[in-house]
This record gives sequence, C-alpha cells and structure tokens, in this order.
Amino acid sequence: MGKAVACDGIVEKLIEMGFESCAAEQAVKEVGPSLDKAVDYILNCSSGRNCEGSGGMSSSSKCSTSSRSGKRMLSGSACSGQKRQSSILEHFRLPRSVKRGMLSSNVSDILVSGSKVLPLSVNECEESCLSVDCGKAEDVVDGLPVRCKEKVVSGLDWEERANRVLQERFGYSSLKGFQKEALAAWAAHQDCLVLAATGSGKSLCFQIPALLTGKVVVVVSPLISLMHDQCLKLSKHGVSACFLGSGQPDSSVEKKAMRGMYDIIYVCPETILRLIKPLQGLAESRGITLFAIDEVHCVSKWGHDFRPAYRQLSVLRENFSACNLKFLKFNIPIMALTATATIPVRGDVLEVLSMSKETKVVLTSFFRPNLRFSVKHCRTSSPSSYGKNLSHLIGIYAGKKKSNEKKWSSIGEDVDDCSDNSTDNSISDGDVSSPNGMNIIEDDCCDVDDDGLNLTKENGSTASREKEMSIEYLENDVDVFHTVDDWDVACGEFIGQSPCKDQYICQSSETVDPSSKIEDRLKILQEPLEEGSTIIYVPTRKETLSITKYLCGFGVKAAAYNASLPKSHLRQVHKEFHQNMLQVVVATIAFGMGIDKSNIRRIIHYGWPQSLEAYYQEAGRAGRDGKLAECVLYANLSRTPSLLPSKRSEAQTKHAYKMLSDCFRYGMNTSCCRAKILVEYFGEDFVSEKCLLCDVCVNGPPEMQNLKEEADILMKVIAAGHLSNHSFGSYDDICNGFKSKGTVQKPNLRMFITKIREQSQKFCTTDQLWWQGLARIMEGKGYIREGDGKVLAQMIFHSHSSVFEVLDYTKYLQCISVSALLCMCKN
Ligand SMILES: Nc1ncnc2c1ncn2[C@@H]1O[C@H](COP(=O)(O)OP(=O)(O)OP(=O)(O)O)[C@@H](O)[C@H]1O
Ligand SMILES: [Mg+2]
Repeated sequence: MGKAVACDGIVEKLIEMGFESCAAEQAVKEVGPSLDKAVDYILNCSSGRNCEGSGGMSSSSKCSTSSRSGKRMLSGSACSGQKRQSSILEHFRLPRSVKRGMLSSNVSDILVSGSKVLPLSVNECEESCLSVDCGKAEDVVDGLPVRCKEKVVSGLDWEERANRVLQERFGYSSLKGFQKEALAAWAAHQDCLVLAATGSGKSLCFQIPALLTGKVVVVVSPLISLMHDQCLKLSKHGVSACFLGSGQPDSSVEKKAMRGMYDIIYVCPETILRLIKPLQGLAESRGITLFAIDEVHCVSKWGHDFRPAYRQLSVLRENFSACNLKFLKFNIPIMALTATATIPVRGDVLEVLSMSKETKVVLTSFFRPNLRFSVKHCRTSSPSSYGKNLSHLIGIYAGKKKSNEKKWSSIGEDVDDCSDNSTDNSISDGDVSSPNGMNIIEDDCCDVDDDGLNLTKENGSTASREKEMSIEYLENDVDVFHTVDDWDVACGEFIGQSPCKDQYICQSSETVDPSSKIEDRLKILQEPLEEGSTIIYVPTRKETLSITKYLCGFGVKAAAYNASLPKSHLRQVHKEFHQNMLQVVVATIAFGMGIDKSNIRRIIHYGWPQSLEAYYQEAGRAGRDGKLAECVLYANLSRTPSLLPSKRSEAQTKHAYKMLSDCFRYGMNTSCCRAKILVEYFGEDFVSEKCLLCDVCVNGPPEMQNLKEEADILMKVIAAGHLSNHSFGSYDDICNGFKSKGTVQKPNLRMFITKIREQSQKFCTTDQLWWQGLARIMEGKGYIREGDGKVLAQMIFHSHSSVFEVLDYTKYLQCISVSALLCMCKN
C-alpha cells in the first residue's frame, strides 16, 4: 500500500517534469518508486536501452500510439516506421565529427557526469594561472593564501589603464561610451545604475574594476547557469573567479573566496545575505572595490523575474559604508545593471537598494538594430501547428529530409482535423510578409468564443474554460519564476588561464551602434540570415518536450530545457548549446537570462511571453555578434492571452494580466514599427522612428478605413451596459436588453457584441472577432479600458471618442484573425 502511494508520487513528479503519463507509469512499474531511476529508465528507453525486456519497444512508444481521442499521438506518429521513439535525449546525439569517446557512452553517465564541481574549467585549463597580474599570494591564514591587497597599474589614468586591460585581456579595441561612463562613476566612488541593451557589454563595466585595482568585485547574479557562464569566460581571459550559490556550498571555495583568492566573486542574492561578516573581513584584507548587482530588474515586484531576495540587498549599503567600516574611505560603490527596466522599475531599484541620491544613471538606447521582429498568428497550443510553423526551421537544420516533412503533414491531419490549408507562412529568411502583406496565418480553427475578456465567474462558459485550462496547463507545467539553483552545482571556482595571444589576432566585432545611420542599418537588411542556432521559448514544460520531440523526429539536434528536468541534463544542454553541438533549445523562461552566445540567429516565441520585458530580454539573446537575427512571436491573436495558473497574490495576478495585455497589444499592432513599440515600452524616445527590419516596417501600414459608425455604436453599447440602472436616452432599448434576462450579469465584451448584432440590422452579420479587435484597438487608444478582472467594463469619454479609422476592412473580413489587422488613428 505504502509502495503504491510512493509510486503514485513518483509518477506525479515525472508528469510534472513533462513526461507523458503512460511513460511515467511504465517506468515506475519497471524500476519502483525511485525518481532518478525512473527518469533514467525513460530516457534510456527512448534511446533504445532498457527495453530489450519489453520486446525492444520503449515504454513510451508503447503507449504513444493512442491518445484520449483514440488518435495517434505526435511522438509515436512522428517516428512511425521507426522502432525507437524520438525523445528529449535526441540532443545527445553528437554531430558526426564528434567522436563518441569524448562523452560517456551511457546516457545516464552523461546526465550525472560533471556533478563534481566544474571539471571543464579547472581540468581543461592548460595552464593554471594563479599569477594573473593582480594576484600573487602573500600571507597564509588557516592554510589558505590571502591575496595581495592592492594592485599596481600605475602611471596612467584609469581610462587608459582600462583600455589597456580591455585590449590585453579581452581583445577589444576600446571601451564603449556607456562603459566609460559607468567606469567613471565607479572611479569616482559613485553608485551607478546602468541601463543598456541586451548584449551591449554590461558585464565588462563591473569586471574591469577588479583588474584595475587588484581588489575584489562581488557580483550578485540570479542564476547559477549565468554565474557559471561568466566565470568560464573570465577564466579564459585570465581572470580568476568563483560562484557561490544557495545550495550545499563547497565550503572550500567559499572560504577561499572570503580570503581573496578570486578577482571576482559571483554570488546569488540569497547567499550574500549570510556572507556579510566574511565579506567585511574581505573588504579589510584584500579589499572590495565594487558590488555589482546584475539583472537588477529582479529587485522589482513590478518587473519580470522578481526575486524576493533581491529586495534585501540594501544590506550592502548598510554594511559596507565608510561610516560603518572604519578602514573604508568611501562607501563601497554599488553598480546595478539591467537591459529591461521600465521607468517604475528603475525607481524601485534605486529605492530598494538604498542607492545614493547621487547615483549616476547611465542610460543607452535599448534598440537592437540587427534584430528583425515579427508577429505571426497561429494557434500555438495545437500540435498540428508545428508542421506548418516549424517546417522552415527543420529545412534549415535538417534540410535534406524532405520525406519527413511529408510524413509530418499527414500526422498533423491525423492528430487534429484543424490542419491548415493555407500557404506556408512559416519563418523564412527572406519572407517577412505573407502574400497579402499582413503576416497573418489564417487559422480555420479560431473559436469566436475564445476571447479572454469573457473569463468571468458569472459567465457559464468560463467555468468550462477554466477547467480546460487547469487540465491543459497544470500549475506545475509552468516555469513562472526563475530559481537560483537551476543547476546541479552550488558553487565552483575558475582559475584564470593565461590569455592566449592568438586569441586576439582578430578583433571581435562590436555590435551595431544603436544610433547607427540608416545606411548602416540598410546594410544589415541585405544580409542573409545565417544558420546559427535557435531558441524556441514556449509557455509550458510539456511543450518543451513535445516540440523537441517533434524536431528531433526530423533529425534536428534539439533539446528541451525546463526547470523540472534533471539539473545535470540542464547543464549538459547549456554546454552543448554553447559548443554548437545543439542547433535548437526548446525552453521555458528557465533558459536564457544573460546567455551570451554570439551566433543565436533566431528566437522564436511559440506562445505568448509573460511580459514585454521578458520578451525583450529573451529576444535579446539573438544576434549578439551584431549580424542579422530574427525574433518571431507566434501567438493566437484571436483571443486575449490568459494567465496560466500559479500561486500569485491578487495584486500580482492583476499586474500579470496587465503585462500580458501589453504583449497582446504588441502582437496586434500592425501600424507601428515593432522595435519602436518595444524600446518605447522602456521609456525610450525612439529617434529612428523605424527599424526598417520588422514586419510592419517592411510591409508598411495597411490601408485605412473610416469606422466611425462602428466605433460609435460599440461605445454606446458599452455605456448602456454600465448605466443600465438609469435611463439612457435613445439607448434605452439596449439597456433594457441587458436587464431583460432578469439576471444581474457583469457586462462583458461578448454581451456587448451580441447586443449590437441583435439590435442593429446593419451589423447583424458582422463577425465577433472583428468587434473584439475593434474593442482592443479602442482600448489601446484609451477610449475604453478593462475593469476589474478581465471584463471590459469602464468607459472613458473623450471628445473625439467616435472618430476612428481602421485598416482595410475588406481584407480584414477575409481574414480570420481580425484583431491583428486593425489599426486606428484619430482624425
Ligand atoms: N568594448 C567592447 N567592444 C567589443 N565587444 C564588447 C565590448 N564590451 C563587451 N563586448 C562583448 O559584448 C558581448 C555581450 O556582453 P555582455 O554579456 O556583457 O552583455 P550584456 O550587456 O550583459 O547583455 P545581457 O543584458 O543580455 O546580459 C560579449 O561577448 C562581450 O565580450
Ligand atoms: Mg549581462
């Protein structure tokens, strides 16, 4: 009995990880109530091992031939004709050029290998370089050396020294303007808030001070994976660094760090809170020259990726000020950095961290001139959409396997009768526009009742929708927040290697200057989109697995990444992605923050992101080498996105809805340059006006049409709905309509539209979606707004309230996704 309960628990956990329930059950049946063994079993089974006993057929392939509806499921179908089912382990397939022997021959070995701290960094260093120029051992305490206290690169001013360090250590010719500004603030012992685009080079702002002074820089960073990547890079540039996470610490690394053995200490916010005393000791011995708080938007409850421990970082100012520590002449400065902070978030950061009133704010453009943004409408939650939207990607990475594509299309039909007959609108290097110039993929399956505006408790259909949601997206299927211990190592050390001279023969290319001239940006437009690598972001863990499986089925080297997968697996994915052994990573938000891989050419969001901040942060992984890169958002524009269930407070839920509706507006827009919308969202005045690359810039705004009458009637009906207890002049009929059923209903958009269609001859045949689109545009312009919950409830009267123009109504009527085509401007 007890064993049965334990088995159920393991099955549940496996399902949470994203494995199919039948595979989970089968695994537990085979190996008993052990999570690790069950994971190994499923993964090994997928690769053909463990399965001899079951007739050579994997557990998952056994049960993948039927689904609830009796139709074949994707996994089995995609591999029909093969014995082995593709799986998340497909990414472990090595490129032909890589010899098997380089990795363990056993998958489970691979998964657990590396659980010892950082074999790569330490073991692969050709030369252990403790003698980087600021660090020769001087004293020994408790058997551990204490590093020298002050570094000498004298005779030059800090800027010259910084440029020298930059060239000698990092191989770059000069500091960027914003880097100079940030370093100038540090040199003047000033606090500094650095707001600069993704990939612009913020890390160097806090790394260089360690090399100029010989003192330590302490960097607060949110994820182990991010700290690991940065340490690894630094070690290659001859800089010793370590990271300290929140898990079981390797106390020797921590002790060494506190004794000044590393130039740069990365630490997660949770851990730094317990290290205040030892850090004060370090400040007195070797010296701490700077506290850097990276990804500082995590401080703010109103930002994305909120991390409560970030809010306690005011301890740094309180405990490392000159009035507190007598040996300090100045407060140890704080440098806070992010690429995605809206104006309210910035204020929050300064306040929460108790940064000085004289904090220098270094603000650069958030514009990334080499990113080509576009939005495509499709029903991403339907697996049948994969065939249509991912075929181009498959063509890029596994080009020659045309037969597979054919196989898939029949599977798509098999799985879901809603398959689309329209022309292929998938991502295309040169194809940023669909034939009608609208970038809309028609989806015959759009459900007019889908608009999230109708999600109210009072609404009968809502309950069933919520039920559907809770089945479709179990709470645990969503990675809502980042957690620091995203890997299986809690800390690690990286000894700086001697920078290899050859490394610097070629100067690295600098990313395109955001203020670059139109001619420079037009040059980017002419560039072909290189193959590079791709990240696909999806909302749920399950989708990471299903899309990976789908891609692997066509021979694409893809891997899934979500917070519930074994940490050693996640580490392996990072490693292989960085080494270009993987072509595609299909991930939840758990992957990506701060990832600095130069050749990511495509960021595909397959489903709505959680916020525009998150979207821009994730899109910012692309094109960090300055070359053309593509950021495509596939989303269902025919309904407002709904929140996936999670444990949020009421205020957080409201805020989350607000952020989602910003995303929706971004998706629906067809009249304004997408890059402009994004940078203006962060409070920037976008001087260029047009990026020249995005779908809107390329297609141009659609034709305008005057829809004054329609806008008028919608406004009046909404007003009537809200004033239904009062007489409302000539709209009494409509008001009575609202009361007639004798029930008090919270007005919602669907009711308003129904009223219009019932009561106006002229509009009785118009489309629900069309009205929903119009309502969204009016909302976007501030004429109406959503009330409590998700009900479009409040009306704002404007003097020009009824004057709108809407784009090409005729074309729009031909398209299913009406809302995306609408655009409005005041006369
Ligand atoms: N002065 C410079 N000249 C040329 N390249 C530079 C310079 N400074 C930094 N870089 C390079 O820019 C790339 C991006 O740097 P980094 O990871 O610090 O970006 P970031 O601003 O922190 O981005 P994110 O917000 O995404 O974390 C790195 O590969 C880095 O080496
Ligand atoms: Mg960064």
